[in-house]
Amino acid sequence: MINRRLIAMMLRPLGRAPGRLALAAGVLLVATGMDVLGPWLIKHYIDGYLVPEDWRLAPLALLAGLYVASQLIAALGRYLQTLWFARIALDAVHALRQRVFRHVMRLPQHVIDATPTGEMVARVTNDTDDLRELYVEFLATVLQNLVLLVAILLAMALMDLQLAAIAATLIPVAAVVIWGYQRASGPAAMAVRRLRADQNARINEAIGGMGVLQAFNQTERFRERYHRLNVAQYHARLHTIRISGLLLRSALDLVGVIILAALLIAYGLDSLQGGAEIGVLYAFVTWLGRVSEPLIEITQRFNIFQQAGVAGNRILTLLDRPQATSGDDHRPIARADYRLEQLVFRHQGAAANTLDDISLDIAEGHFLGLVGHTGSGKSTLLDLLCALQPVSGGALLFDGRRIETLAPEVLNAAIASVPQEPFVRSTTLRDNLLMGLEASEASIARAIDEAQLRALIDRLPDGLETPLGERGLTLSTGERQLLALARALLRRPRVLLLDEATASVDSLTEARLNRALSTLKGRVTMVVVAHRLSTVIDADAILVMQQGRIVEQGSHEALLSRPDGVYYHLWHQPEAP
Ligand SMILES: Nc1ncnc2c1ncn2[C@@H]1O[C@H](COP(=O)(O)OP(=O)(O)OP(=O)(O)O)[C@@H](O)[C@H]1O
Repeated sequence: MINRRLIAMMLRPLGRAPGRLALAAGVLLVATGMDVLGPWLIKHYIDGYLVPEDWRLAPLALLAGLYVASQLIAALGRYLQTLWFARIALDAVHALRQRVFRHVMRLPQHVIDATPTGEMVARVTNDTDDLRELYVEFLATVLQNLVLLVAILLAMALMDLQLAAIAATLIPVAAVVIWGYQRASGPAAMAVRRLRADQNARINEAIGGMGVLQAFNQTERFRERYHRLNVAQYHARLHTIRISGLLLRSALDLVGVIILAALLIAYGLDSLQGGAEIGVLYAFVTWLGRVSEPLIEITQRFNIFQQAGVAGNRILTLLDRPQATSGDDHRPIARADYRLEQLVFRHQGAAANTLDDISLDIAEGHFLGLVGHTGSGKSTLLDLLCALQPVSGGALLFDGRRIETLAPEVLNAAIASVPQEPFVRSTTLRDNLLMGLEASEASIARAIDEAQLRALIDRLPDGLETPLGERGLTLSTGERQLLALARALLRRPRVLLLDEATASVDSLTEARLNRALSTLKGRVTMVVVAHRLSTVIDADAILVMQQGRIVEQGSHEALLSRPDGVYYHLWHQPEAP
């Protein structure tokens, strides 16, 4: 689970601030040294002055001064070191989170489509947060306690080798306890995390589809399932608490007591031979008391290490997903025309081609209608025309160049698309229209009028400055479509791709829209997917698609003149046009 790549990924952000890291490590060493010095000074006081009853003021004052100074430096050092390590850790997570988010923003559409939203959000937030815990806890706690442990053992060895050897037996025994704790608590901690993730997913699902759940009387069933998860999580947590209570503090404390007894016996035997100093005993008892604390802290942090391993691997898997390929041909578009040559497209993991053997020319300024039954591949074809997906076979040329070789800025400047379900951000109407574009008030007004959005803006309390709520849910579906259309028109694109873009607006508004769009004819290349055939009646050509292939094409009149054709049947369906 913990492999070299994972370690490299975790260490990479830390390597950005070697100076600060070295400084924090230096302060850590000084603070620990001062910490360990305390009992050593008191030992000197006991054996050098208290026992022989030597009350000379100067050396005593020096000793007291040294003691106070050492403890003050230790406290200050601890504060600085905690602060600096925490900053290094937070900077590291900040950098990692940025990297993951940047990667997600460049993922191709098909990867986004195939990944549940909650999972993607969890990668960017929860998993990077697990790594934050690792950095913060590891740097601030584990490292600090490890250094303290080593320093105490060193100080013990310097003072009395035999007693130090007895105290050092704590380490292998503690290692066994830690190992046992790990084995028992690792799976339990993982179960807690898994159940928490399940709970999140359930809540997500329930809130997203609350209306449907209520309408279908499913709320009770959902509540039951959630309750079961809650109970399971409760028991899993209780289990981890039991294991911690039993193995962590109790077992390590017990080991500490046994070692203390062994120390007392050894000290007693020493004093029988007349060689022992009482100050040594004091120093050892104090140090021993402080050794078990770091051990407990390190043991507790082990789970974080495990969780961070899982999170880190998941982040690596995400970072391994190839980003959308974008070309580097920055030459501006000369002619906004398309040529499709035996184009094939297959969705990732799909058993059959979604689009097959499509050959087609779309001249600049042409209006092309796309019709066909549900699932025939119309939206997919539009996705390819705006380079949202890479073609699987054949060629798709835009301005005579392979579309995948064109730089995204060039494509975005030329092509605007309005998808079936427009994306609306939880910001103001103006921000939603502009989407980062700089435009004059006059051009904003023109796009609003063309997209028949004026009536809505006049109705909203703050007009263009009205916030639209999450995903624009304060707007109706038709209003969201008009907004997306205005956003596209504002860009004055050379190509306009509309996917059922007016399916939810009333017929009167649609008729007005069509009039507005017809003024673009000849100037803007338009590809319009429509179920309502009246939308494309004026198109220069209409393509009829079936199961990913073009089965008919021609003008409305030409297609209607074939009574055995698909278009003819679509047109003469009871609810058409
Ligand atoms: N991400 C995907 N993975 C696999 N198959 C997909 C994916 N997206 C769409 N499909 C399939 O591709 C086919 C074409 O879908 P597409 O959305 O292009 O159809 P459409 O003609 O636009 O349909 P509609 O009129 O309902 O919008 C459908 O059979 C659909 O199930």
